[in-house]
Amino acid sequence: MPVEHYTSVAKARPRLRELWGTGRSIGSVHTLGALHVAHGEVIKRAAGENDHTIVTVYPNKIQLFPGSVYQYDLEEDVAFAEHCGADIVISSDDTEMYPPDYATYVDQGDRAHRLNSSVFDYASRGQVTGAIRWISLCRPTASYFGMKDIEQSLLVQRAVKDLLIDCDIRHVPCVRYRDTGVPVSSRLRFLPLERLTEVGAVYHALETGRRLICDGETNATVIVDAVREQLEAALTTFQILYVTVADAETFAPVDRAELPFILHVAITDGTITHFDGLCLRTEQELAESPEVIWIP
Ligand SMILES: Nc1ncnc2c1ncn2[C@@H]1O[C@H](COP(=O)(O)OP(=O)(O)OP(=O)(O)O)[C@@H](O)[C@H]1O
Ligand SMILES: CC(C)(CO)[C@@H](O)C(=O)[O-]
Ligand code: BAL
Repeated sequence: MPVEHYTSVAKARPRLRELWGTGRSIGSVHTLGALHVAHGEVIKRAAGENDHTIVTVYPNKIQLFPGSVYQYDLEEDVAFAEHCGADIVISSDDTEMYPPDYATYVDQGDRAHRLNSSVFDYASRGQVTGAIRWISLCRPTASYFGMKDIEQSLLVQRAVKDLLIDCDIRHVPCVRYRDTGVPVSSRLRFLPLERLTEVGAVYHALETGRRLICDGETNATVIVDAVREQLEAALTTFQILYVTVADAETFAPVDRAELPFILHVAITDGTITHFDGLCLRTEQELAESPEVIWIP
């Protein structure tokens, strides 16, 4: 069956009602567009675990830099989603998603202003509000979120639980390029290889931090300093915004690295801001590093 593409929420609704009536399982993947190989992995996982797979494509303006334009080709995205196993794609635009009387946002207190949102204050609130709206629309059995975006994946899980939404949030491992360690990301797609290699230094420094902790160091200041030192030596065109050891639930900085916690880094070149992190929840993740889907 060819993919069904609904170009608005309004057009998708009748089909969604029909789908719920069948009682078959639905997996959903929500995206900003400009789909790449990592989205492909997330979509394949949803398609492998469900009878139907819905992909949404909409560059959610409340999580993006105000006034910026997210470059994507909708027709290419629809074809790629289909290729990866989606049977329904829903797209929308600012006019439909944010009419002038739009008023509702997910509020998760201080935790939504930490990690990436300590740099872009609106990011987590926008990401979580965006994700919850799509989940509310699609009512999937399970919705899939990548661990590239640690804070979003954990905050969406928190919101779904707190708002009593009947949906299983499934975390998909971060998809990284094997040669550099860089997570596949729409925002990095135009970077030449030498700058991608520089960005990859973040992952290698995070791994240094993890190994230090694994060897018994728990003092967060010592860990942050070690990660910082390695990064400073490797960065030439980017600067460090922060290196932090944070609680895995509240994202507040901690004095001691005790499971579960997040080791998180942000760097910027003034135009591109890159976040990367390790969410360490178990002894196994601490010992072996969180699972990665490696792209050759
Ligand atoms: N490298 C990746 N590994 C795992 N999941 C990913 C990866 N890239 C994107 N995803 C997941 O795909 C979903 C949609 O992400 P999104 O459309 O924002 O792509 P993106 O590449 O993260 O964009 P951007 O680079 O602008 O942040 C999210 O759940 C996100 O975590
Ligand atoms: C889930 C999402 C589509 C919500 O706008 C976005 O945050 C994203 O693509 O990660
Ligand atoms: N998937 C990350 C959301 C963002 O780029 O805003």
